[in-house]
Amino acid sequence: MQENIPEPLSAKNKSSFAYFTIRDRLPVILSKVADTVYRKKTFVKDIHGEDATEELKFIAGCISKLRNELQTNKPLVPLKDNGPDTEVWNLSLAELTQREGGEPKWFVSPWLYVECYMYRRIQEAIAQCTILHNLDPFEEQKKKAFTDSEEATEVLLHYLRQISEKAASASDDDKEEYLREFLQIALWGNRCDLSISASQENSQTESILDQLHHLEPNILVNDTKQVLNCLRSNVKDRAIDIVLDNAGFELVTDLCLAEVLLMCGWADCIRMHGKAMPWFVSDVTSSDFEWTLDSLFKSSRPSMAYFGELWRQRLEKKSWMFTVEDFWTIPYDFAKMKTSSSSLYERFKDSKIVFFKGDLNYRKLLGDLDWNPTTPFEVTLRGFHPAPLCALRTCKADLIAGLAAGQKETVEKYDKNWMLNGNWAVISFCGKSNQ
Ligand SMILES: O=P(O)(O)OC[C@@]1(O)O[C@H](CO)[C@@H](O)[C@@H]1O
Ligand SMILES: [Mn+2]
Repeated sequence: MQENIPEPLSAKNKSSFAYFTIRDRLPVILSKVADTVYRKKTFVKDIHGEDATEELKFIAGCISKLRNELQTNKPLVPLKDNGPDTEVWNLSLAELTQREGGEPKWFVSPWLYVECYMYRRIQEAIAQCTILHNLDPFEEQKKKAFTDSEEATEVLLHYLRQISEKAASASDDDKEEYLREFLQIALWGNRCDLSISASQENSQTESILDQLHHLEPNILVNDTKQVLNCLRSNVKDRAIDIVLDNAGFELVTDLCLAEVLLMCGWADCIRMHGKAMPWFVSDVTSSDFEWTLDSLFKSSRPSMAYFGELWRQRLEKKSWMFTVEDFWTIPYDFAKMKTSSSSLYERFKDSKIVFFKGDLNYRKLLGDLDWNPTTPFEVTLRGFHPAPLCALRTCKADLIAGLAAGQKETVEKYDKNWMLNGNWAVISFCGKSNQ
């Protein structure tokens, strides 16, 4: 058992981002959910009738009750729905109650737990409806994040199309350059997340290609070389996994990375993983994934339509796969996957490399613990290592690992908000798996 494991981030520390998030940001997100639900009243009544209007009132009532519980630091209570994950959620709450020697509370318990619990409670309200049980309160925001980024998307896909026409005859150096570029494009695509902006608009409006060069110095840990060596190794298994994060422009950048990995011959199959329910405002669900590909396919913009068609074929031919697993929306961090979702852990064992996108996945890799920033990335994984893995994360929470001595002090002189504003990032790799 690893010794000196740090404390979990929590709102107990009033100078933490956890405290600011739970006190200020999460209530704003909940208000926006209530407002979205309320605005659907007329539409829902016309389409689904009076019963559905009653369900909207029920959901709105649950959200305002949840907001009050959060703001008055009430105990977290067991879930009342009967979802496939309800049992494991209520088990985790009982475990937390035992560990803490009392009822878990919003401003006391681990930040990771209470923030995930809030999104699961939103789902609890919706799941109890019969007509509106598939409602996604973040749907409009995610779709707008995509449509507002269409210019940037067409520029990016036009570029991808140009290099894909050269890929067959590309040299190893060219391929290395393509990977370097598209790793960074997917990395910075992570700045477009609606949770950090507390649901305020957050789309990509300029060409990300123009920004790459000047953003490169802001990559605090850059393990691209190790990622390339891993991709070049001719391991027998040829699947690569991407654990997705946000819908909208970030998803487009992830699809581009998946295309580059395939066209450069580094994999035969790219397996992408999404969320089983609406999550952290902008995370990708099955309907988001399908809607995005459909929107590309139907676009009047040539490169978007081209890749919409090509990527549909990749899914039909199974050289691309998209699945959702409950594990990504239960409260356990990744060190617990081996025990709480052994089948998923086993599936990752045949992966050449697993890419984890975004800040929440990074927090779960590190257990959302208050590590010393110079702690080696591998140490923070605490045994989670089914395959070589790479985190592509823009910094939006106050934890980090793998920095050089003095690096934190240097960055914070330059930008006091460097851990939270998404302007700094890491490409963190951990090699050889510990099967
Ligand atoms: O995982 P993502 O989309 O990159 O970011 C998730 C996030 O917006 O939510 C949490 C704060 O509410 C932080 O982990 C981060 O700021
Ligand atoms: Mn997200």
